[in-house]
Amino acid sequence: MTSDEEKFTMEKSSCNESVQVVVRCRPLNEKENDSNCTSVVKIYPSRGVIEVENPNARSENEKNKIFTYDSVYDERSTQQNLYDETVRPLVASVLEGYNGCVFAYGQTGTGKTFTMEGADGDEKGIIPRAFEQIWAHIDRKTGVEFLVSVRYLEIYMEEIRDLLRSKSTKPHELRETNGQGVTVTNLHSQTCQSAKDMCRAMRAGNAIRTTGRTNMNEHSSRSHAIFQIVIEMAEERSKSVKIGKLSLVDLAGSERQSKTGATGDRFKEATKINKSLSSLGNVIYALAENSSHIPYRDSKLTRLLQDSLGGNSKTIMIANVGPASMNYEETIVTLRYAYRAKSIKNNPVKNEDMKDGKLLGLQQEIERLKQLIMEKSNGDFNASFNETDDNDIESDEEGSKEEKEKKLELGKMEVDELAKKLKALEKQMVHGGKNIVDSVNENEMRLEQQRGEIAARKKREVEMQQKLELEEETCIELKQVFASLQQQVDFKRDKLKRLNSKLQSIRQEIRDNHEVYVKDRQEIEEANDEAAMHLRKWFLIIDNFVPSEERTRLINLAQFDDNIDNWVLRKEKIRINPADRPFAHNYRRPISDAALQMSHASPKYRGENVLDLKLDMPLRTTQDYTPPAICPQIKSIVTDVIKNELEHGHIVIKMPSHSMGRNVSSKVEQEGKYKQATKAMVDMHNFRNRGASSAKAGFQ
Ligand SMILES: Nc1ncnc2c1ncn2[C@@H]1O[C@H](COP(=O)(O)OP(=O)(O)OP(=O)(O)O)[C@@H](O)[C@H]1O
Repeated sequence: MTSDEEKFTMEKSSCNESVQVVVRCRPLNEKENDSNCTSVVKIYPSRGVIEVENPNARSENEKNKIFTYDSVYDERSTQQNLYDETVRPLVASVLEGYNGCVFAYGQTGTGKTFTMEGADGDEKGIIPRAFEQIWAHIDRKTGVEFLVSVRYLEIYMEEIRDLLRSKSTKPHELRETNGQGVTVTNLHSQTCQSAKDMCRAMRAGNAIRTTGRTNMNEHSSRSHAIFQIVIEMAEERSKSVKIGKLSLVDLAGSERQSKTGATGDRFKEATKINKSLSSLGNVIYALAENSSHIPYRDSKLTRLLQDSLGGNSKTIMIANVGPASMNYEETIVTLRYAYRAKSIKNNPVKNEDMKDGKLLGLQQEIERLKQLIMEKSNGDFNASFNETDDNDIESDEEGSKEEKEKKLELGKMEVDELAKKLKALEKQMVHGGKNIVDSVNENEMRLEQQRGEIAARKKREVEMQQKLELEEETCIELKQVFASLQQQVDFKRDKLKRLNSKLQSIRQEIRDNHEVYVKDRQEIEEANDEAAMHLRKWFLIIDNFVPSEERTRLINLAQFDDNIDNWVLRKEKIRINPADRPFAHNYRRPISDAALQMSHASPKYRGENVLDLKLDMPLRTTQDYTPPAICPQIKSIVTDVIKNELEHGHIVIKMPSHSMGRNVSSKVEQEGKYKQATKAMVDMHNFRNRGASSAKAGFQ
């Protein structure tokens, strides 16, 4: 790194360093202009202050909200300024071996993608400008070897996708490794030899990144995208490497369904986007509050940003906002998050003296191949030379000469193969300082350095201005020399007034925060209720369909896997006591008695392992028929009747005299009934004793 460049490098430190927070406001867009929206955002770049006017203010206290950040950019700010003043120093640190992260956060349609990727020409964004800075540095740096690789991924609907190898079906999981932080498995890493290579990789990834159209943005990013650049650097003949890692993150925007008009898939995406952004908000909040638990595990996004927020990276958060009055609430929410992020402390550590870099392995392999090629070429040449001499002396046989030529040819082919391999490996590595004359225009380089100097000066000015304002406030009283008591009273009254208005605005802020808190709590309670209902449904199913002993077994097997952030069932070790195994009849596997018997009839049944099981019969629910009991008097009459029938061949039924009614009509009626009942009983008797003579019934 040149001494000029070093000037702009962030101060080297292994101690705490705050996350740098920058706010950028885009111009009013066509739609907002058409709907007569006014701009409610005022930016003061020289002081790092942004003032937002509440369009629905009911009182003076509610009217304006003021926030201070490391730097602020208004709608006239250029991509070049933002990069030079904010990102250039961070990339310079990465080239020294630090981890760096830039992430753009904000409501949908506020210019995150514009800031990170930008458009062609002067409007190119942070990512392509970082490519240029990295390669300009490599081109200038002599005596150093570099291995530069890129990775590009998106988190869509809480799933990780590789944007450089979209067809890969291998699963991408998050793994926490010592020293490397959280990494993604099976992610393709592409080595690059120039800024153009990197641009190609970025464009290829952007082409398949998930975007969609909403009411708020024609090309809305529906996923969080992370472009990662890993730069390994080694001085010549050094046995260790420095590794700088730069993560450039374009987050999906937060959105309200009522404004974006998201339905169907767009709505599902929006729900996931808002959920992961709310996890990010919670992480920022917990870090700002110095909480003992930081909920990184709540989403994939927060796990991947773990190093950047509260970890060992230098981090810049760019909060993008829109100026329109209709987006006042969203703008305030973004500014509050950004304000909280200001108090996050990171602990950047230089990754130097690394012994496990890919570059070292590559250098060793190149050395080995060079050695091998040298040995092979010398060995083959000498061998063929010696053999030729011997042959001259001993014999001149044609056959052996041909053989030698063949051997020579084979040796040459082997060397060619090794040379090809060597070339491919060497191609992956870049020697610094090689292209200084061809690719870097001297004037442009100087211009770039001057821009950097101006940017650094401007940044210092803002810092000084902020410090001055703070000190002015506290020192003004000390500086004041009061001529009279009245003057002192007036001054104190003014101060009281100022403090009172400050108090009011703080109270208002507390009220606003409380409102947001109540809203958040409501949302959490709703989500909680929904989750509880869901859980109750599963309990119902489990209680009714999973036997209790099976439940206990599964509970014992369940364990939480940190790597995939989910519960898994451990594999059960089943130990079979050999004595419990079924008797195998000396066959390879246990065979049932039925199959054994059938196989005697024909060997083709041997495979049919039929078990002879006893049927489990259902309980009997019917009874045998028992005839109803017959009254003894009727029974004797029936017996008489049957006896008569057997003796005389017909039935005679006589009414017993004691059962006759008194008057004539009832007598006739009773007689009829009696005869009917007796006949029915005789019929029944005959029916039961089928085969008995079927006598004709006659009545007397
Ligand atoms: N600073 C700016 N100057 C000019 N135009 C801008 C600026 N910022 C954003 N825009 C324009 O605003 C529109 C939306 O921007 P962009 O797509 O970058 O928003 P976003 O925040 O990435 O949205 P989403 O979260 O939906 O992906 C684009 O047409 C972009 O060109």
